[in-house]
Amino acid sequence: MGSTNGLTSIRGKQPLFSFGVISDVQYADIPDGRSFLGVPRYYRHSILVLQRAVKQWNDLNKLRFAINLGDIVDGFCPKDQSLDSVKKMVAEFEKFNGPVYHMIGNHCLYNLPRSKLLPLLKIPSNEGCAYYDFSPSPEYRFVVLDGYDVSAIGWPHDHPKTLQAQQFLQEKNPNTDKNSPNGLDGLERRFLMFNGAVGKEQLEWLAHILQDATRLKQKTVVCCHLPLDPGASTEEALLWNFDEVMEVIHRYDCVKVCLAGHDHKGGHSVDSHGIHHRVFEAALECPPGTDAFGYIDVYDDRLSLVGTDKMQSCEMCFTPTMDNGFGDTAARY
Ligand SMILES: Nc1ccn([C@@H]2O[C@H](COP(=O)(O)O)[C@@H](O)[C@H]2O)c(=O)n1
Ligand SMILES: O=P(O)(O)OC[C@H](O)CO
Repeated sequence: MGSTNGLTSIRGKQPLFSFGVISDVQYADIPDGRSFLGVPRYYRHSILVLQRAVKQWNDLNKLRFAINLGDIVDGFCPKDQSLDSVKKMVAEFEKFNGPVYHMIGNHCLYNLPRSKLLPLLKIPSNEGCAYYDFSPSPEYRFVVLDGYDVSAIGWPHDHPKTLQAQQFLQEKNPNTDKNSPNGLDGLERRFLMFNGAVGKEQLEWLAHILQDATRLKQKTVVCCHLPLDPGASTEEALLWNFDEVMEVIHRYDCVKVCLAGHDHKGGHSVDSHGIHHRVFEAALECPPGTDAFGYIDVYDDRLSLVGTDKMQSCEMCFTPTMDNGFGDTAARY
């Protein structure tokens, strides 16, 4: 007799497609260390986490692609090893039997200029910017944002975007060390040099893509190294203009999930429009023998993250859009 249990029938449904996820590998051939706040960081072990991720993804034999949410190498990587280290990590990702979509993080930019990074990571360049979109199935659109479009790191010292970012930080952060949030309150604590913003042209591009996705009835997943919702992240890790980006996203009904890295402990929230925000746990902060990676099964009505070890599994069920009575809900891990 067929099952009448709703849950069983949901579980029995085949995903439209599946993809692998990992974030903040931050590899460097240097001894273990700690974050500014004292969290242990395992720079040499992180490549093993990536290797185990790729093995799992290949063994599953069903993943259509994988996404790296950024920070492939760490800023402490000796600079004469930066190029080789990025190439070494890209080679590990290329052992995956499918395309890998990368995005840049602050640690990538501490190591190499955009002109070198983007070709290595096979990121399509738009005047040096690293935003792009792809559609792995007719039902879905993925948007990858460049959160360091306006940034004090990564562009040449005299580039207009460097100057714009430096002026912005000067206005918003009174500290001499612009990576210090001392004295900043609440959401102001994001105005740090290791973060950045999505610029005007990218915002216009985003609106255009979301309009197109809406026309094509494509559910959309937005990916950015920097988190876009305060419910899923510490204030210090947020995109400078997360509010402007979310204002654009909230104009359309197509975006269902936003994925991010950067805030290493991870988090999950559902915003006032029912959009899920999932920040992934960092591969870098896995003690030897432990892991943080996963894969996502994509359905027409939800994304289901199956995490390994420190990456927590979670169901991201879509809700009816607008006026759904959804209050913000959040869980910081
Ligand atoms: N609460 C904090 C966090 C960071 N900083 C500064 O940022 C630098 C990078 O931090 P990591 O956690 O990635 O090591 C750090 O060296 C500090 O300058 C801070 O001031 N306060
Ligand atoms: O990846 P990092 O070293 O820039 O650290 C980012 C912080 O975790 C953000 O709060």
